[in-house]
Amino acid sequence: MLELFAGGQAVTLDQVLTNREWRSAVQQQLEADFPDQVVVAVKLNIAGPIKNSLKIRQVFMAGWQVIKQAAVSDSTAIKKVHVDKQRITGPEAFLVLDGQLKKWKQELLRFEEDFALGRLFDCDVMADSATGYQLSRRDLGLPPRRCLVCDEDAKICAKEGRHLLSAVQAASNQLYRDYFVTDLTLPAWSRDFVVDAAVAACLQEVALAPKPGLVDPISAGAHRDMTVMTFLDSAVALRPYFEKAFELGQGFSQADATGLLAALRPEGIKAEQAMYLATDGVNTHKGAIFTLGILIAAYGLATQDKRSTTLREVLNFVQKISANVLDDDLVSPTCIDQQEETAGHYQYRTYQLTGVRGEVAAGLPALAQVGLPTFRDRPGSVTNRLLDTLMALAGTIQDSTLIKRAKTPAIVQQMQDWVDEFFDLGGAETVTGQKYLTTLNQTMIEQNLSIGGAADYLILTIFIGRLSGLLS
Ligand SMILES: CC(C)(COP(=O)(O)OP(=O)(O)OC[C@H]1O[C@@H](n2cnc3c(N)ncnc32)[C@H](O)[C@@H]1O)[C@@H](O)C(=O)NCCC(=O)NCCS
Ligand SMILES: Nc1ncnc2c1ncn2[C@@H]1O[C@H](COP(=O)(O)OP(=O)(O)OP(=O)(O)O)[C@@H](O)[C@H]1O
Repeated sequence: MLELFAGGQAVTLDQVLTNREWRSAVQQQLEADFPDQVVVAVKLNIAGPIKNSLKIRQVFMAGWQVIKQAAVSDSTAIKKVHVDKQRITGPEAFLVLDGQLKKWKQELLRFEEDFALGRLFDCDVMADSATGYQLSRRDLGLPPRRCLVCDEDAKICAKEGRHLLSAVQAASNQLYRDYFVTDLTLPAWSRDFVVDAAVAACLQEVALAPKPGLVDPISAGAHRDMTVMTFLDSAVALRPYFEKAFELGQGFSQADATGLLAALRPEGIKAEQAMYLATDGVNTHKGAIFTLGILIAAYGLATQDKRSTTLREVLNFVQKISANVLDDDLVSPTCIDQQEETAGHYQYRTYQLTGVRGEVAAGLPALAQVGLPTFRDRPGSVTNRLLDTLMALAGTIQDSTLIKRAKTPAIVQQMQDWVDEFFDLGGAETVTGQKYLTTLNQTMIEQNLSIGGAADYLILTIFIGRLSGLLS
Protein backbone atom coordinates (compact mmCIF):
# COMPACT_ATOMS: atom_id res chain seq x y z
CA MET A 1 0.00 0.00 0.00
CA LEU A 2 1.18 3.56 -0.71
CA GLU A 3 2.66 5.05 2.47
CA LEU A 4 0.23 7.98 2.54
CA PHE A 5 -2.66 5.57 3.13
CA ALA A 6 -0.92 3.00 5.38
CA GLY A 7 -2.87 2.18 8.52
CA GLY A 8 -5.97 4.07 7.30
CA GLN A 9 -9.51 2.74 7.42
CA ALA A 10 -11.83 2.72 4.40
CA VAL A 11 -14.96 4.87 4.72
CA THR A 12 -18.45 4.05 3.49
CA LEU A 13 -20.61 6.35 1.38
CA ASP A 14 -22.91 6.71 4.37
CA GLN A 15 -20.06 8.01 6.50
CA VAL A 16 -19.13 10.53 3.83
CA LEU A 17 -22.72 11.76 3.59
CA THR A 18 -23.14 11.96 7.35
CA ASN A 19 -19.88 13.89 7.54
CA ARG A 20 -21.14 16.36 4.96
CA GLU A 21 -24.15 17.02 7.20
CA TRP A 22 -21.89 17.39 10.23
CA ARG A 23 -19.70 19.92 8.42
CA SER A 24 -22.63 21.92 7.22
CA ALA A 25 -24.09 21.98 10.76
CA VAL A 26 -20.75 23.18 12.21
CA GLN A 27 -20.50 25.89 9.58
CA GLN A 28 -24.07 27.05 10.15
CA GLN A 29 -23.50 27.21 13.88
CA LEU A 30 -20.31 29.24 13.43
CA GLU A 31 -22.06 31.61 11.06
CA ALA A 32 -24.91 32.04 13.53
CA ASP A 33 -22.50 32.66 16.40
CA PHE A 34 -20.28 35.01 14.40
CA PRO A 35 -22.52 36.80 11.89
CA ASP A 36 -19.98 39.59 11.24
CA GLN A 37 -16.93 37.39 10.75
CA VAL A 38 -15.41 35.19 8.06
CA VAL A 39 -15.59 31.41 8.53
CA VAL A 40 -12.78 29.35 7.02
CA ALA A 41 -13.29 25.59 6.62
CA VAL A 42 -10.21 23.54 5.76
CA LYS A 43 -10.17 19.91 4.61
CA LEU A 44 -8.20 17.67 2.30
CA ASN A 45 -8.99 16.36 -1.17
CA ILE A 46 -8.03 12.74 -0.81
CA ALA A 47 -9.39 10.44 -3.50
CA GLY A 48 -10.50 6.92 -2.63
CA PRO A 49 -11.88 5.15 0.41
CA ILE A 50 -9.01 5.90 2.85
CA LYS A 51 -9.23 9.50 3.95
CA ASN A 52 -7.29 9.54 7.21
CA SER A 53 -4.02 7.97 8.36
CA LEU A 54 -0.90 9.00 10.26
CA LYS A 55 0.58 10.49 7.09
CA ILE A 56 -2.60 12.11 5.85
CA ARG A 57 -2.72 13.89 9.24
CA GLN A 58 0.90 14.99 8.72
CA VAL A 59 -0.11 16.56 5.40
CA PHE A 60 -3.07 18.28 7.01
CA MET A 61 -1.16 19.64 10.00
CA ALA A 62 1.67 20.94 7.81
CA GLY A 63 -0.82 23.04 5.82
CA TRP A 64 -2.97 23.97 8.80
CA GLN A 65 0.08 25.51 10.50
CA VAL A 66 0.73 27.67 7.44
CA ILE A 67 -2.90 28.82 7.36
CA LYS A 68 -2.92 29.64 11.08
CA GLN A 69 0.32 31.57 10.82
CA ALA A 70 -1.06 33.62 7.91
CA ALA A 71 -3.94 34.63 10.19
CA VAL A 72 -1.65 35.39 13.12
CA SER A 73 0.89 37.37 11.10
CA ASP A 74 -1.91 39.47 9.70
CA SER A 75 -2.72 40.36 13.33
CA THR A 76 -6.30 39.51 12.53
CA ALA A 77 -8.50 38.83 15.52
CA ILE A 78 -9.06 35.08 15.59
CA LYS A 79 -12.44 34.49 17.17
CA LYS A 80 -12.54 30.71 17.17
CA VAL A 81 -10.45 27.71 16.22
CA HIS A 82 -11.79 24.20 15.91
CA VAL A 83 -9.75 21.22 14.70
CA ASP A 84 -10.74 17.58 14.34
CA LYS A 85 -7.74 15.63 13.06
CA GLN A 86 -9.04 12.15 13.70
CA ARG A 87 -12.27 12.02 11.66
CA ILE A 88 -12.40 8.83 9.62
CA THR A 89 -13.60 10.95 6.68
CA GLY A 90 -10.45 13.07 6.88
CA PRO A 91 -9.04 15.80 9.13
CA GLU A 92 -10.95 19.08 9.15
CA ALA A 93 -10.54 22.47 10.76
CA PHE A 94 -12.41 25.75 11.09
CA LEU A 95 -11.25 29.28 11.80
CA VAL A 96 -13.41 32.31 12.48
CA LEU A 97 -11.63 35.54 11.56
CA ASP A 98 -12.24 39.24 11.42
CA GLY A 99 -11.81 40.81 8.01
CA GLN A 100 -13.04 40.84 4.46
CA LEU A 101 -14.37 37.73 2.73
CA LYS A 102 -12.51 38.58 -0.48
CA LYS A 103 -9.22 39.17 1.24
CA TRP A 104 -9.33 35.82 3.06
CA LYS A 105 -10.49 33.94 -0.01
CA GLN A 106 -7.52 35.38 -1.89
CA GLU A 107 -5.19 34.46 0.95
CA LEU A 108 -6.39 30.85 0.98
CA LEU A 109 -6.33 30.55 -2.78
CA ARG A 110 -2.74 31.70 -2.64
CA PHE A 111 -2.12 28.99 -0.05
CA GLU A 112 -3.69 26.35 -2.30
CA GLU A 113 -1.50 27.52 -5.20
CA ASP A 114 1.80 28.28 -3.46
CA PHE A 115 2.09 25.81 -0.58
CA ALA A 116 3.81 22.67 -1.80
CA LEU A 117 0.98 20.43 -0.54
CA GLY A 118 -1.70 23.04 -1.33
CA ARG A 119 -3.12 20.95 -4.14
CA LEU A 120 -4.30 18.42 -1.58
CA PHE A 121 -6.23 21.09 0.35
CA ASP A 122 -9.71 22.43 -0.04
CA CYS A 123 -10.35 25.70 1.79
CA ASP A 124 -13.82 27.21 1.87
CA VAL A 125 -14.23 30.80 2.98
CA MET A 126 -17.71 31.98 3.91
CA ALA A 127 -19.29 35.16 5.21
CA ASP A 128 -22.59 36.87 5.24
CA SER A 129 -21.14 39.77 3.26
CA ALA A 130 -22.33 42.13 0.57
CA THR A 131 -20.01 40.44 -1.94
CA GLY A 132 -21.86 37.15 -1.51
CA TYR A 133 -21.83 34.13 0.77
CA GLN A 134 -18.92 32.35 -0.91
CA LEU A 135 -16.59 33.47 -3.67
CA SER A 136 -15.39 31.08 -6.35
CA ARG A 137 -12.01 31.00 -8.05
CA ARG A 138 -13.73 32.31 -11.17
CA ASP A 139 -15.25 35.27 -9.24
CA LEU A 140 -11.70 36.24 -8.39
CA GLY A 141 -10.43 35.83 -11.94
CA LEU A 142 -8.43 32.67 -11.26
CA PRO A 143 -8.16 29.61 -13.48
CA PRO A 144 -9.83 26.36 -12.27
CA ARG A 145 -7.92 23.97 -9.99
CA ARG A 146 -5.62 21.65 -11.84
CA CYS A 147 -5.85 17.88 -11.82
CA LEU A 148 -3.21 16.12 -9.72
CA VAL A 149 -2.47 13.69 -12.53
CA CYS A 150 -2.61 15.65 -15.79
CA ASP A 151 -2.74 19.36 -14.85
CA GLU A 152 -5.98 19.90 -16.79
CA ASP A 153 -9.13 21.28 -15.13
CA ALA A 154 -9.60 19.00 -12.12
CA LYS A 155 -13.40 19.23 -12.20
CA ILE A 156 -13.58 17.92 -15.76
CA CYS A 157 -11.16 15.05 -15.03
CA ALA A 158 -13.24 14.07 -12.00
CA LYS A 159 -16.57 14.33 -13.83
CA GLU A 160 -15.40 12.28 -16.78
CA GLY A 161 -13.48 9.81 -14.62
CA ARG A 162 -10.39 10.36 -16.78
CA HIS A 163 -7.93 8.74 -14.40
CA LEU A 164 -7.81 5.51 -12.45
CA LEU A 165 -8.12 5.95 -8.68
CA SER A 166 -4.69 4.35 -8.36
CA ALA A 167 -3.17 7.11 -10.52
CA VAL A 168 -4.72 9.87 -8.40
CA GLN A 169 -3.58 8.16 -5.20
CA ALA A 170 -0.06 7.73 -6.60
CA ALA A 171 0.06 11.45 -7.47
CA SER A 172 -1.04 12.38 -3.91
CA ASN A 173 1.51 10.00 -2.45
CA GLN A 174 4.21 11.58 -4.61
CA LEU A 175 3.38 15.01 -3.18
CA TYR A 176 3.72 13.52 0.33
CA ARG A 177 7.09 11.99 -0.59
CA ASP A 178 8.40 15.20 -2.16
CA TYR A 179 7.50 17.19 0.95
CA PHE A 180 8.34 14.79 3.78
CA VAL A 181 10.59 12.00 2.50
CA THR A 182 12.87 12.88 -0.43
CA ASP A 183 13.75 16.00 1.51
CA LEU A 184 11.86 17.85 4.20
CA THR A 185 10.25 21.14 3.19
CA LEU A 186 10.56 23.97 5.71
CA PRO A 187 8.41 27.06 5.13
CA ALA A 188 9.95 30.49 5.79
CA TRP A 189 8.56 31.19 9.26
CA SER A 190 8.68 34.40 11.26
CA ARG A 191 11.30 34.86 13.96
CA ASP A 192 8.71 34.41 16.69
CA PHE A 193 7.45 31.15 15.24
CA VAL A 194 11.00 29.78 14.99
CA VAL A 195 11.92 30.85 18.52
CA ASP A 196 8.68 29.40 19.91
CA ALA A 197 9.53 26.13 18.15
CA ALA A 198 13.00 26.12 19.72
CA VAL A 199 11.76 26.77 23.26
CA ALA A 200 8.91 24.28 22.80
CA ALA A 201 11.40 21.66 21.59
CA CYS A 202 13.42 22.06 24.82
CA LEU A 203 10.24 21.82 26.90
CA GLN A 204 8.83 18.81 25.03
CA GLU A 205 12.10 16.91 25.33
CA VAL A 206 12.19 17.21 29.08
CA ALA A 207 8.45 16.49 29.40
CA LEU A 208 8.86 13.20 27.58
CA ALA A 209 8.84 10.10 29.84
CA PRO A 210 10.01 7.48 30.60
CA LYS A 211 13.46 8.40 29.28
CA PRO A 212 16.36 6.15 30.30
CA GLY A 213 19.08 7.93 32.27
CA LEU A 214 17.69 11.40 31.54
CA VAL A 215 15.68 13.91 33.51
CA ASP A 216 11.92 13.69 32.98
CA PRO A 217 8.87 14.53 35.14
CA ILE A 218 8.84 11.03 36.70
CA SER A 219 12.52 10.48 37.31
CA ALA A 220 15.71 12.54 37.35
CA GLY A 221 17.52 9.61 35.73
CA ALA A 222 21.21 9.52 36.51
CA HIS A 223 21.28 13.24 37.38
CA ARG A 224 21.45 14.35 40.99
CA ASP A 225 21.60 18.09 40.50
CA MET A 226 18.50 18.76 38.39
CA THR A 227 14.79 18.08 37.97
CA VAL A 228 12.27 18.83 35.29
CA MET A 229 11.81 22.27 36.93
CA THR A 230 15.47 23.13 36.35
CA PHE A 231 15.00 22.42 32.64
CA LEU A 232 11.89 24.59 32.42
CA ASP A 233 13.80 27.54 33.92
CA SER A 234 16.68 26.93 31.56
CA ALA A 235 14.52 26.63 28.40
CA VAL A 236 12.79 29.93 29.13
CA ALA A 237 16.13 31.67 29.78
CA LEU A 238 17.38 30.66 26.31
CA ARG A 239 14.72 32.57 24.37
CA PRO A 240 16.83 35.74 23.76
CA TYR A 241 19.68 33.58 22.49
CA PHE A 242 17.46 31.73 20.03
CA GLU A 243 16.20 35.12 18.79
CA LYS A 244 19.76 36.27 18.30
CA ALA A 245 20.75 33.07 16.48
CA PHE A 246 17.89 33.53 14.02
CA GLU A 247 18.68 37.20 13.48
CA LEU A 248 22.37 36.49 12.94
CA GLY A 249 21.46 33.94 10.24
CA GLN A 250 18.94 36.23 8.57
CA GLY A 251 21.30 39.18 8.52
CA PHE A 252 24.51 37.36 7.57
CA SER A 253 26.00 38.59 4.30
CA GLN A 254 29.62 37.45 4.16
CA ALA A 255 30.74 34.98 1.51
CA ASP A 256 32.49 32.76 4.04
CA ALA A 257 29.82 31.05 6.18
CA THR A 258 32.28 30.26 8.99
CA GLY A 259 31.96 33.91 9.97
CA LEU A 260 28.47 33.08 11.21
CA LEU A 261 29.81 30.68 13.85
CA ALA A 262 32.34 33.31 14.86
CA ALA A 263 29.42 35.70 15.42
CA LEU A 264 27.27 33.09 17.15
CA ARG A 265 29.82 31.76 19.63
CA PRO A 266 30.01 34.80 21.91
CA GLU A 267 26.21 34.69 22.02
CA GLY A 268 26.41 30.98 22.89
CA ILE A 269 28.80 31.75 25.75
CA LYS A 270 26.37 34.42 27.00
CA ALA A 271 23.55 31.89 26.71
CA GLU A 272 25.53 29.39 28.79
CA GLN A 273 25.85 32.09 31.44
CA ALA A 274 22.10 32.77 31.26
CA MET A 275 21.52 29.03 31.65
CA TYR A 276 23.79 28.77 34.70
CA LEU A 277 22.13 31.82 36.21
CA ALA A 278 18.66 30.33 35.67
CA THR A 279 19.63 26.90 37.02
CA ASP A 280 21.91 28.05 39.85
CA GLY A 281 24.94 26.59 38.17
CA VAL A 282 23.62 23.38 36.61
CA ASN A 283 24.40 22.31 33.05
CA THR A 284 20.99 21.62 31.55
CA HIS A 285 21.35 22.68 27.91
CA LYS A 286 25.02 23.18 27.06
CA GLY A 287 24.87 20.82 24.09
CA ALA A 288 21.57 22.24 22.86
CA ILE A 289 22.85 25.82 23.07
CA PHE A 290 25.58 24.82 20.64
CA THR A 291 23.71 22.57 18.20
CA LEU A 292 20.30 24.24 18.23
CA GLY A 293 21.89 27.69 17.99
CA ILE A 294 23.81 26.64 14.87
CA LEU A 295 20.70 24.98 13.40
CA ILE A 296 18.57 28.09 13.97
CA ALA A 297 21.25 30.34 12.46
CA ALA A 298 21.51 28.01 9.44
CA TYR A 299 17.73 28.08 9.00
CA GLY A 300 17.79 31.88 9.23
CA LEU A 301 20.48 31.95 6.54
CA ALA A 302 18.54 29.54 4.31
CA THR A 303 15.36 31.63 4.50
CA GLN A 304 16.87 35.08 3.98
CA ASP A 305 14.83 35.39 0.77
CA LYS A 306 11.62 34.62 2.77
CA ARG A 307 10.97 31.55 0.64
CA SER A 308 10.62 28.01 1.90
CA THR A 309 13.79 25.95 2.18
CA THR A 310 14.57 22.28 2.70
CA LEU A 311 16.26 20.38 5.48
CA ARG A 312 19.09 19.42 3.12
CA GLU A 313 19.82 23.05 2.38
CA VAL A 314 19.76 23.99 6.06
CA LEU A 315 22.09 21.13 6.99
CA ASN A 316 24.46 22.11 4.17
CA PHE A 317 24.65 25.50 5.83
CA VAL A 318 25.25 23.85 9.23
CA GLN A 319 28.22 22.10 7.65
CA LYS A 320 29.54 25.27 6.03
CA ILE A 321 29.08 27.34 9.19
CA SER A 322 30.96 24.70 11.22
CA ALA A 323 33.70 23.98 8.68
CA ASN A 324 36.50 25.17 10.98
CA VAL A 325 35.23 23.90 14.29
CA LEU A 326 37.26 20.70 14.46
CA ASP A 327 40.50 22.45 13.58
CA ASP A 328 39.88 25.47 15.78
CA ASP A 329 38.54 23.60 18.82
CA LEU A 330 40.11 20.16 18.76
CA VAL A 331 43.03 19.71 16.35
CA SER A 332 44.93 22.90 17.10
CA PRO A 333 43.01 24.61 19.87
CA THR A 334 44.17 28.01 20.90
CA CYS A 335 42.14 28.30 24.04
CA ILE A 336 42.18 25.15 26.09
CA ASP A 337 42.53 25.56 29.79
CA GLN A 338 44.24 22.32 30.86
CA GLN A 339 42.76 22.72 34.32
CA GLU A 340 39.25 22.63 33.01
CA GLU A 341 39.48 20.23 30.10
CA THR A 342 35.95 19.38 28.93
CA ALA A 343 34.74 15.88 28.16
CA GLY A 344 34.81 16.83 24.48
CA HIS A 345 38.47 17.85 24.54
CA TYR A 346 39.49 14.88 26.69
CA GLN A 347 37.77 12.40 24.42
CA TYR A 348 39.40 13.87 21.34
CA ARG A 349 42.86 13.81 22.94
CA THR A 350 42.40 10.28 24.30
CA TYR A 351 40.20 8.45 21.78
CA GLN A 352 40.17 10.83 18.74
CA LEU A 353 36.41 11.12 19.14
CA THR A 354 35.06 14.41 17.79
CA GLY A 355 31.76 14.43 19.76
CA VAL A 356 29.32 17.29 19.33
CA ARG A 357 31.77 19.29 17.20
CA GLY A 358 32.09 16.35 14.80
CA GLU A 359 28.31 16.24 14.53
CA VAL A 360 27.91 19.87 13.48
CA ALA A 361 30.94 19.71 11.17
CA ALA A 362 29.25 16.77 9.40
CA GLY A 363 25.91 18.66 9.14
CA LEU A 364 24.15 16.90 12.04
CA PRO A 365 23.74 13.66 10.03
CA ALA A 366 21.66 11.78 12.62
CA LEU A 367 18.92 14.41 12.35
CA ALA A 368 18.02 13.73 8.69
CA GLN A 369 19.04 10.08 8.70
CA VAL A 370 17.64 8.86 12.01
CA GLY A 371 15.71 11.36 14.15
CA LEU A 372 13.22 12.72 11.62
CA PRO A 373 12.58 9.48 9.65
CA THR A 374 12.03 7.56 12.90
CA PHE A 375 9.55 10.11 14.15
CA ARG A 376 7.83 10.28 10.76
CA ASP A 377 7.44 6.52 10.34
CA ARG A 378 6.99 4.95 13.79
CA PRO A 379 3.44 4.02 14.74
CA GLY A 380 1.43 5.18 17.73
CA SER A 381 1.04 8.27 19.87
CA VAL A 382 3.31 11.31 19.53
CA THR A 383 4.83 10.47 22.93
CA ASN A 384 5.70 6.92 21.92
CA ARG A 385 7.04 7.99 18.55
CA LEU A 386 9.30 10.51 20.33
CA LEU A 387 10.51 7.80 22.73
CA ASP A 388 11.33 5.56 19.75
CA THR A 389 13.12 8.50 18.17
CA LEU A 390 15.21 9.12 21.30
CA MET A 391 16.20 5.45 21.43
CA ALA A 392 17.03 5.31 17.72
CA LEU A 393 19.27 8.37 18.18
CA ALA A 394 20.89 6.89 21.28
CA GLY A 395 21.75 3.80 19.25
CA THR A 396 23.33 5.82 16.46
CA ILE A 397 25.52 8.60 17.84
CA GLN A 398 28.74 8.62 19.81
CA ASP A 399 27.43 10.47 22.81
CA SER A 400 30.20 12.23 24.72
CA THR A 401 27.99 12.49 27.82
CA LEU A 402 27.50 8.72 27.84
CA ILE A 403 31.19 8.01 27.20
CA LYS A 404 32.21 10.48 29.92
CA ARG A 405 29.85 8.85 32.43
CA ALA A 406 30.95 5.30 31.50
CA LYS A 407 34.62 6.33 31.32
CA THR A 408 34.98 4.19 28.18
CA PRO A 409 33.88 4.39 24.52
CA ALA A 410 32.92 0.69 24.80
CA ILE A 411 29.62 1.94 26.22
CA VAL A 412 28.58 2.94 22.69
CA GLN A 413 28.25 -0.76 21.72
CA GLN A 414 26.39 -1.53 24.97
CA MET A 415 23.96 1.29 24.22
CA GLN A 416 23.37 -0.06 20.71
CA ASP A 417 22.60 -3.49 22.16
CA TRP A 418 20.05 -1.97 24.56
CA VAL A 419 18.44 -0.06 21.71
CA ASP A 420 18.25 -3.24 19.58
CA GLU A 421 16.58 -5.10 22.47
CA PHE A 422 14.08 -2.27 22.86
CA PHE A 423 13.11 -2.31 19.18
CA ASP A 424 13.00 -6.14 19.14
CA LEU A 425 10.29 -5.84 21.81
CA GLY A 426 8.28 -3.56 19.50
CA GLY A 427 9.37 -0.15 20.80
CA ALA A 428 7.51 2.31 23.01
CA GLU A 429 4.04 1.47 21.66
CA THR A 430 4.19 -2.00 23.31
CA VAL A 431 3.74 -2.78 27.01
CA THR A 432 7.02 -4.69 27.06
CA GLY A 433 8.78 -1.79 25.32
CA GLN A 434 7.52 0.63 27.98
CA LYS A 435 8.66 -1.71 30.77
CA TYR A 436 12.03 -1.97 29.07
CA LEU A 437 12.49 1.81 29.19
CA THR A 438 11.72 1.89 32.92
CA THR A 439 14.07 -1.01 33.64
CA LEU A 440 16.80 0.56 31.50
CA ASN A 441 16.37 3.79 33.45
CA GLN A 442 17.08 1.86 36.68
CA THR A 443 20.15 0.22 35.12
CA MET A 444 21.43 3.59 33.92
CA ILE A 445 20.84 5.18 37.32
CA GLU A 446 22.80 2.36 38.99
CA GLN A 447 25.65 2.76 36.51
CA ASN A 448 25.45 6.60 36.49
CA LEU A 449 24.86 6.67 32.72
CA SER A 450 23.11 9.44 30.78
CA ILE A 451 22.40 10.00 27.07
CA GLY A 452 22.58 13.81 27.08
CA GLY A 453 23.73 13.95 23.45
CA ALA A 454 20.76 11.87 22.27
CA ALA A 455 18.46 14.15 24.29
CA ASP A 456 19.95 17.13 22.46
CA TYR A 457 19.42 15.44 19.08
CA LEU A 458 15.81 14.82 20.12
CA ILE A 459 15.46 18.56 20.76
CA LEU A 460 16.74 19.21 17.23
CA THR A 461 14.31 16.62 15.82
CA ILE A 462 11.35 18.21 17.60
CA PHE A 463 12.45 21.65 16.44
CA ILE A 464 12.62 20.65 12.77
CA GLY A 465 9.48 18.53 13.26
CA ARG A 466 7.66 21.68 14.29
CA LEU A 467 9.03 23.77 11.41
CA SER A 468 7.99 21.14 8.87
CA GLY A 469 4.60 20.37 10.40
CA LEU A 470 5.56 16.73 11.10
CA LEU A 471 5.03 17.51 14.76
CA SER A 472 2.32 19.98 15.53
C1 LIG B 1 31.19 23.03 21.95
C2 LIG B 1 30.50 23.11 23.28
C3 LIG B 1 29.24 22.26 23.19
C4 LIG B 1 31.37 22.67 24.42
O1 LIG B 1 32.02 21.47 24.19
P1 LIG B 1 32.48 20.44 25.30
O2 LIG B 1 33.87 20.06 24.98
O3 LIG B 1 32.16 20.92 26.66
O4 LIG B 1 31.50 19.34 24.87
P2 LIG B 1 31.13 17.91 25.38
O5 LIG B 1 31.73 16.91 24.46
O6 LIG B 1 31.40 17.76 26.80
O7 LIG B 1 29.55 17.90 25.07
C5 LIG B 1 28.69 18.96 25.31
C6 LIG B 1 27.27 18.48 25.18
O8 LIG B 1 26.96 18.12 23.83
C7 LIG B 1 26.00 17.09 23.80
N1 LIG B 1 26.53 15.97 22.99
C8 LIG B 1 27.43 15.06 23.34
N2 LIG B 1 27.68 14.20 22.35
C9 LIG B 1 26.91 14.56 21.36
C10 LIG B 1 26.69 14.06 20.07
N3 LIG B 1 27.36 13.01 19.61
N4 LIG B 1 25.80 14.68 19.31
C11 LIG B 1 25.14 15.75 19.74
N5 LIG B 1 25.28 16.28 20.95
C12 LIG B 1 26.15 15.69 21.74
C13 LIG B 1 25.76 16.68 25.24
O9 LIG B 1 24.62 17.28 25.72
C14 LIG B 1 26.96 17.24 25.97
O10 LIG B 1 26.67 17.54 27.31
C15 LIG B 1 30.03 24.54 23.58
O11 LIG B 1 29.54 24.55 24.87
C16 LIG B 1 31.12 25.61 23.46
O12 LIG B 1 31.57 25.94 22.41
N6 LIG B 1 31.48 26.16 24.58
C17 LIG B 1 32.43 27.23 24.61
C18 LIG B 1 33.69 26.75 25.20
C19 LIG B 1 34.56 26.19 24.16
O13 LIG B 1 34.57 24.99 23.93
N7 LIG B 1 35.30 27.08 23.49
C20 LIG B 1 36.19 26.74 22.47
C21 LIG B 1 37.49 26.29 23.06
S1 LIG B 1 38.79 26.22 21.87
N1 LIG C 1 16.44 15.61 29.79
C1 LIG C 1 17.75 15.65 29.97
N2 LIG C 1 18.29 15.09 31.05
C2 LIG C 1 19.61 15.12 31.24
N3 LIG C 1 20.49 15.67 30.41
C3 LIG C 1 20.03 16.25 29.32
C4 LIG C 1 18.65 16.26 29.05
N4 LIG C 1 18.45 16.92 27.92
C5 LIG C 1 19.65 17.29 27.48
N5 LIG C 1 20.64 16.89 28.31
C6 LIG C 1 22.07 17.16 28.06
O1 LIG C 1 22.96 16.46 28.91
C7 LIG C 1 23.98 17.31 29.40
C8 LIG C 1 24.17 17.10 30.90
O2 LIG C 1 25.02 16.03 31.11
P1 LIG C 1 25.91 15.91 32.43
O3 LIG C 1 25.07 16.16 33.62
O4 LIG C 1 26.62 14.61 32.35
O5 LIG C 1 26.92 17.09 32.20
P2 LIG C 1 27.85 17.86 33.20
O6 LIG C 1 27.03 18.75 34.08
O7 LIG C 1 28.84 18.51 32.31
O8 LIG C 1 28.53 16.70 33.99
P3 LIG C 1 28.34 16.12 35.48
O9 LIG C 1 26.88 16.26 35.87
O10 LIG C 1 28.76 14.71 35.30
O11 LIG C 1 29.22 16.96 36.30
C9 LIG C 1 23.51 18.71 29.15
O12 LIG C 1 24.50 19.44 28.43
C10 LIG C 1 22.30 18.61 28.29
O13 LIG C 1 22.50 19.25 27.03
